[in-house]
Amino acid sequence: MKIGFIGLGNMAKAIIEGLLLKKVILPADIIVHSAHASNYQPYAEKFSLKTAETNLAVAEQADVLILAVKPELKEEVLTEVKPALIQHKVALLSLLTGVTLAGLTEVVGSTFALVRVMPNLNVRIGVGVTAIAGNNVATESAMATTQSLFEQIGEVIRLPEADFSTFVALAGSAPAFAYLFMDALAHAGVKYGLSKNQALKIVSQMVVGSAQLIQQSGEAPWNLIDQVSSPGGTTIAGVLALQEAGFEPAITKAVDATIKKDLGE
Ligand SMILES: NC(=O)C1=CN([C@@H]2O[C@H](COP(=O)(O)OP(=O)(O)OC[C@H]3O[C@@H](n4cnc5c(N)ncnc54)[C@H](OP(=O)(O)O)[C@@H]3O)[C@@H](O)[C@H]2O)C=CC1
Ligand SMILES: O=C(O)[C@@H]1CCC=N1
Repeated sequence: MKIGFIGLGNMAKAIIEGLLLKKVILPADIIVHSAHASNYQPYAEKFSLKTAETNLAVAEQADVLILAVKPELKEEVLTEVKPALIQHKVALLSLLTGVTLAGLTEVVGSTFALVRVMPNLNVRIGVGVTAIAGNNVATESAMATTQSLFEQIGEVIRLPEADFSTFVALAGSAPAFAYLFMDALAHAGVKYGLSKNQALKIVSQMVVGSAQLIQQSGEAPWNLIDQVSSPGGTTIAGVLALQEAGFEPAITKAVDATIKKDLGE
């Protein structure tokens, strides 16, 4: 199976590196093109990928075509690759936030299988979480191909398209929120004399362990919070200070803002 990437930014690179890490695909079966040869050529050389000189040339060679440009380029690149979609059967996967299947259909027409795919950066090391939704032309085979591809680099959830904006906030964009939390915690550790590296190592392992405990125990976070919070102890002092500072409303605001942006409001 040949996978073509249109656009080779942070997300395309994360997917490629995840797939290569998991040895799911041979480098020679990945074809890339982006706006600047000075970006895609050295990257392709580094990972022994194939390059194409145009987006159309990528599409002509691909069995699965991944659109990985900024949403505003939807029209330009889809118009360019449409002849290849007409020419041969390509599964078209779009990573574009805020661009619905209907919005994609407006450009390419309603006869092609389209799958919306919303991954997150953590696919780079095989632990992403990706939502997928297909249009009504997307066969079960196209959905299964997409699902098994992204399952190699994390969890996959088939989600109604109406929930994609929420998913973007909770998974697509949220790694940035998690990194921000971790950096803030580590920064506070620096305030009390730890080196930043030492603090980040402690914090990141704490977050990994906390996430795994939720997943493996099936316990609700509040139940675990109670287990960490000794009566009159350190944790409850910290938890209450976080609440007083508006921790939960701040998170909700971040989600509201992300959804609003995704919906183009
Ligand atoms: N980053 C993330 O965590 C996530 C991103 N997404 C979605 O993925 C898509 C890509 O995001 P991201 O990788 O972060 O974006 P980047 O800005 O990192 O990359 C955009 C890429 O598009 C390329 N490009 C620009 N114009 C063209 C063109 N005309 N033809 C071909 N390629 C072009 C750029 O080329 P060059 O580098 O050569 O200039 C660049 O490689 C977006 O739609 C985003 O919404 C979805 C989920 C998570
Ligand atoms: O910030 C963005 O728009 C993209 C989509 C989700 C994560 N990054």
